[in-house]
Amino acid sequence: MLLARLVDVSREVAATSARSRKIAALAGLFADAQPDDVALVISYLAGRVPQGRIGVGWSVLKEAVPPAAVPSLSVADADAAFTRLAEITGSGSQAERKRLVRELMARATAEEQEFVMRLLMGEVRQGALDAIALEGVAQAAGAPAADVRRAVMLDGSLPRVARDLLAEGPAALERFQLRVGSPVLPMLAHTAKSVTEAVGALGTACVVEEKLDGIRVQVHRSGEDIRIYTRSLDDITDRLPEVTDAARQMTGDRFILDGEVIALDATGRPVPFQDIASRVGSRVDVNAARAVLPLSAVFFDVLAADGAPTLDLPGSERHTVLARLVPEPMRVRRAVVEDPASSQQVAAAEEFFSETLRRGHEGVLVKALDAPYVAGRRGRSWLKVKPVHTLDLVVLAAEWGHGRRTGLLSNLHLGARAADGTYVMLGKTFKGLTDEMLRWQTQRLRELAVNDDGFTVTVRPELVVEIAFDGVQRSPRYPAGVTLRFARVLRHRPDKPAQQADTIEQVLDSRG
Ligand SMILES: Nc1ncnc2c1ncn2[C@@H]1O[C@H](COP(=O)(O)OP(=O)(O)OP(=O)(O)O)[C@@H](O)[C@H]1O
Repeated sequence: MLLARLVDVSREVAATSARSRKIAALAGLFADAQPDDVALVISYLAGRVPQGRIGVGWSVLKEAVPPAAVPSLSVADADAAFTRLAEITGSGSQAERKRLVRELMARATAEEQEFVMRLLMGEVRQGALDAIALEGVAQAAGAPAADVRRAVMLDGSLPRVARDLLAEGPAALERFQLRVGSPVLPMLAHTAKSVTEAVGALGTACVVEEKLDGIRVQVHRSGEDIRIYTRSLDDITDRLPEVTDAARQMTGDRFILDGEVIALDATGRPVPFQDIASRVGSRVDVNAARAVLPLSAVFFDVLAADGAPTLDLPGSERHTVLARLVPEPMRVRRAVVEDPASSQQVAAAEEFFSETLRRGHEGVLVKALDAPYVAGRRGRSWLKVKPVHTLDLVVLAAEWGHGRRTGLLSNLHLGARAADGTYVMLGKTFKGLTDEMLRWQTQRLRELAVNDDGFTVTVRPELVVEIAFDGVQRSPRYPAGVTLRFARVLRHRPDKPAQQADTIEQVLDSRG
C-alpha cells in the first residue's frame, strides 16, 4: 500500500468528528491493504513506530529535503527505512541517520514528508484511534465489532487479529480464545479524586484494595509449566524465580493470576518502584539480584482457574476463586464496602486508604464487586485513588514546538529553588497545556527570553507554573539526581513571584 493513501485517510479521520465517518474511512483503507500491511497501517495511524525508539529527533529531521512530485513510497518502504535507522549504532551514527532520513524524505511527497516527521516526533496523536480502527477492521471484514473486540482482548494485538481476519474472514476469530499459557491484556483503571467519590461513582457494593507500586504480572500455570508476562505481554519468567516458586505452591495447576510484583525492605515497607523495575529489567545473574532484592508477588485477580475462564464472573466470585488458589499473605489487602450509602462504611474505606498510605503504598483501587474483568480496557468499574502532588516550579527555558505547535513555545524546562538563589532543573513537560495556555506562555516567555538557539529559548527565571506529578524518581540526567514522574502543567502562576516557588528540599521531601 502506498504511504500516500494512508496519509490521506489519516488526514480525513483527523478532520471529521463523526465517529461513523472515521470508521468508514478506515474500513475502506483496510479493505484495500494487503493483510500483511495492515499491522503497519494501524500502528502508523495511531502514531506508533513498531521499531520503538529509532534515535531520530528534530536535529536530524529539521533539514529540508526537496519532496518528490508523485507518490511512490510504500508503507513497507517506510518500515524498512525505520528498521535500518533503528539498527544504526556506533561512531558516525548521526551522519548515517541524516543520510538515511534524507534518502527517505527525497522519495516522499510534501504531505508524506510532513506525516513522517510528525510520526517520528510523536506528534501523530489520534485520540482513541485503536478503538475506531477495531471497528474499521470489523466493518472491512464483515465481522461483528464485539467479536473482534473480544479476540483482541484475548490475543492482545489488534494488528495480529486484523491480519488474520482480513486474510481469512470472520472464521479466523474462533482461533482467539482465552488459553492458559497465552497472555491477555490486563484490565486497567480510571481515576477518582477520593475514595468517597469512587464509592459514590460505582454506586454498588465494592472493595477497596491497596494499590501497590511495582510491576504488573500475569502468571500462567499449566501443570509444571509456569510463565510470567508483563503488562505489555513480554515473557519475563526467567527473571522472577520467586514468583515461579510461589505459583508452584498454589492449590491449583491450571490457572491465570493477575497481580503486582513488589519488594519490601527489612521494616516491611515497600521499596521504590525504580529499584523493582531495575531488578525486573535485569537479565544478568538473576540469582545474585534475587539475593540483593528479593521480590514478592501479590495477587488481586484471577482470569482462569481449573483451566476454565473466570473473566466473566463478577468480582466477588472471582475473589472467592482467588482465595481458594492463593494463600492470604500473597493476596492484596482489602476492605469491602457492602453498602455504598452507608457513611460509616465509606468512612472505614477512607481510613483504609489513609492507613495504606501510612504503610508506604501508592494509593488504593476501588472496584465494583459485581463487574466482570474487562481485559485490555480501562474499565469504569476499577477506580484508582492516589494523593495528588503539586509543586510550584519556575520555567528556566522552553523549546519551540513542532507540527501543530510550530511557532509556539511548548516543552518547558522546570526548576526548583535552591538555597543559594539559583534553580535546579527537575525535568521538562509540555503536557496539560491548552492552546490558550500555549499562546499566553509563548508571549510571556518571549518577553523573558535571554537566548534563542532556534530550538530552545532560555528565559529569565521568573514565570512560575503549578505542576501536578505522580511521584519523584531518581534520574542521573538532572542535577539533583531526581525528576518528576508524569509532570503536567495545571496552570501558570503569574501572580506568584519566583522567590516563593517550591524549593529543591521540598521536592526531595515529597519522596516520602
Ligand atoms: N490492587 C490492585 N488492583 C489493580 N491494579 C493494581 C493493584 N495494585 C497495584 N496495581 C497497579 O496499578 C495499576 C492500575 O492503574 P492503571 O490501570 O491506570 O495503570 P497505570 O496507567 O500504570 O497507572 P498508574 O501509573 O497509576 O499505576 C495496574 O496496572 C497495576 O499495575
